[in-house]
Amino acid sequence: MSQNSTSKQNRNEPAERDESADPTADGMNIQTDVSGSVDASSGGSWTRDTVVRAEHIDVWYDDDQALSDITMEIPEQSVTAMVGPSGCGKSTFLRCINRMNDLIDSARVEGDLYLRGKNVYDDDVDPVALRRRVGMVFQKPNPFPKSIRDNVTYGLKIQDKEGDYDAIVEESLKRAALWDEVKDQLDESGLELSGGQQQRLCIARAIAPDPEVLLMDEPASALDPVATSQIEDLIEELAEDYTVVIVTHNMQQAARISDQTAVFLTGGELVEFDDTQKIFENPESQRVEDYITGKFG
Ligand SMILES: Nc1ncnc2c1ncn2[C@@H]1O[C@H](COP(=O)(O)OP(=O)(O)OP(=O)(O)O)[C@@H](O)[C@H]1O
Repeated sequence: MSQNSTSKQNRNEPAERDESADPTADGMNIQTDVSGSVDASSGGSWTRDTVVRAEHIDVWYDDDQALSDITMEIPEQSVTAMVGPSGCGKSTFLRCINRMNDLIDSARVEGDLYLRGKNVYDDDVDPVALRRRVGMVFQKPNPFPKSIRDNVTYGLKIQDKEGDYDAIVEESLKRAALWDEVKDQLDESGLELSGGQQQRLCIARAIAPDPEVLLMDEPASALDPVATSQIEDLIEELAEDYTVVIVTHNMQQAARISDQTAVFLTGGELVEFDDTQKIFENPESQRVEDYITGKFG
C-alpha cells in the first residue's frame, strides 16, 4: 500500500429503535471461504485478502437506476472510502453490503455480492444474521434511549449471547475511544452525551458483537471539527481490526484516512477505484480528476 502526505500514514435513527441499525440481530450460514486478493476490478496495488466482492451490481428504485454494473473488491483490515457527488449511489452501495436495501420496498438489487466468498443474496442467507457480521454506523448519532452500558450490550442481549458483559462493555468503549470519558457513568443515558460522544457510543455498539465489516455512512458529517478529528483517528485505529467502508463527502477526509478510494459519479457508475494516493494525485480518469479538483460535483 502506497502512502504519502495527503493520504493515510499508517497504515440514522431511533429514539425508537431502528431495526436496520441493529448490528447484532441473528444465524447466518456463511462459510469463511476467503476469496483471494484484489484483482483487476480495481487498479490498486494492495495484497490483503478480499472481504467484500461485488460483481455486476445494479440497483433500481422502481424504474430509476441508482447503481450501474458495480464490480469491486474490498480488502480486509483497511479503510475504503466511497466518494462522489450527491445522488451517485454511494449509500445505496453501502446498503447492498448488509442488505439494508431489502428494507426499501422500491429497491431492486441485481448482481452478486460476496462476503468472504458467500453470496449474501443467496436464499439461505438471513439478512439479520448478515447485519451482525456487517455493522453499520449512520450519519446522525442514534443511541437508544437507554444507559451507556445497555446501548453497548444491546445486540448481545438480542442474540442471547453469553459472555462477560462488563468486559465487553469496557473493551468496546475502549476500542471506540470513549471509555475514559464515560467509565464512571455507564448507567446514565446515552442521550446525555455530546454528539461526538454519542457517535463513538454508536461505534462501540456496532463493534460489541465483533463484526467483520464496519460500514460508516458519513459518520462525522453531523459533528464539529474536534469530534470529527476524534472519529477520524478512531476509524484509522479500527481498521487494524476491522474492514471499514466509509461514505464521505469530505475529500480531505477520504485522503486523510482511507487506504483505497472508490469514486462514483452521476449515473451510479463506479468510475475509478484505486489506492487513495493514486486517486488523489494521479487518477486515470479525467472525470475523476475534474471531480477531485472541484471542477464539478
Ligand atoms: N429510498 C429511496 N427511494 C427511492 N430512491 C432512492 C432512495 N434512496 C436513494 N434513492 C435514489 O437513488 C440515487 C442514489 O442515492 P444515494 O443516496 O445512494 O446516493 P449518494 O451518493 O449516497 O447521495 P448523498 O451523497 O446525497 O447521500 C439517488 O437518485 C436517490 O434519489
